[in-house]
Parts: sequence; C-alpha cells; structure tokens
Amino acid sequence: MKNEPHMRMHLGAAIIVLAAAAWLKLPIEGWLWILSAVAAVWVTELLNTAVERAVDLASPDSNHLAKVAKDAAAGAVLVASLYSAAIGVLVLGPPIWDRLFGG
Ligand SMILES: Nc1ncnc2c1ncn2[C@@H]1O[C@H](COP(=O)(O)OP(=O)(O)OP(=O)(O)O)[C@@H](O)[C@H]1O
Repeated sequence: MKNEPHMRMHLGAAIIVLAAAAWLKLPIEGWLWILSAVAAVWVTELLNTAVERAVDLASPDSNHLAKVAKDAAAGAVLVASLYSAAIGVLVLGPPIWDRLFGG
C-alpha cells in the first residue's frame, strides 16, 4: 500500500464517502450502492496492480501484448471509477443538496 499512490488515493476517497454516508444517515439501499462502488474501485485497482506487476515480471522489455494487458487492466479501473462517480452523484447528491439548500 505505501508504494501504491493510487491505492492511498482510493482509501482516502472511500473514507470521505463513507463518512458522508454516515453523516447523511443514508438508508440501507444507499449504503449498499456506496459499498458496491467502493468495492468495485478497490477490486479493479488491486487486480490492475497485480496485472502491472505480473506483466513487468514476465515482459520487462516493450511488448505489444504487455501493453494490451496493462491498458485493459487500467481500462477496468476507469470503468469502475466512472461507475463509482455516477453512484456518488445519484446517491449522495440529493441528500447533500437537501442539507445545503433544503428548508
Ligand atoms: N512492457 C511493456 N510493453 C509495452 N508497453 C508497455 C509496457 N509496460 C507498460 N507499457 C505501456 O506504457 C504505458 C505506461 O505504463 P507504465 O508501466 O508506465 O505505467 P503502469 O504500469 O500502467 O502504471 P504504474 O505507473 O502504476 O506502474 C501504458 O500505456 C502501458 O500499457
């Protein structure tokens, strides 16, 4: 973890999102969506790290297949991140808006 800046960033983001969910007293459905989003990012980031390290081990020199493998794994993290951003906006957006501008 200490050598993986992306993972530290995801840990920080997860702590902030979970704290916001607690502060907003989200219903159980909201928690399930948020937890699925956090897990999606963590699982894909861990698998991406595994692919990166395995590819570096197997193919230290430049290789087209190594590039395809790394780019596909990074693409999975991107998809999970977009999913998480959408969940964050849809689940946290309305209650935050209510707190800030509601009556
Ligand atoms: N052995 C390789 N052969 C061909 N392309 C590679 C190889 N290793 C990395 N690349 C490509 O170079 C770009 C940058 O990869 P790089 O290894 O610097 O970062 P990363 O491994 O994706 O992430 P990190 O910086 O976390 O190690 C990516 O597009 C990747 O696909």
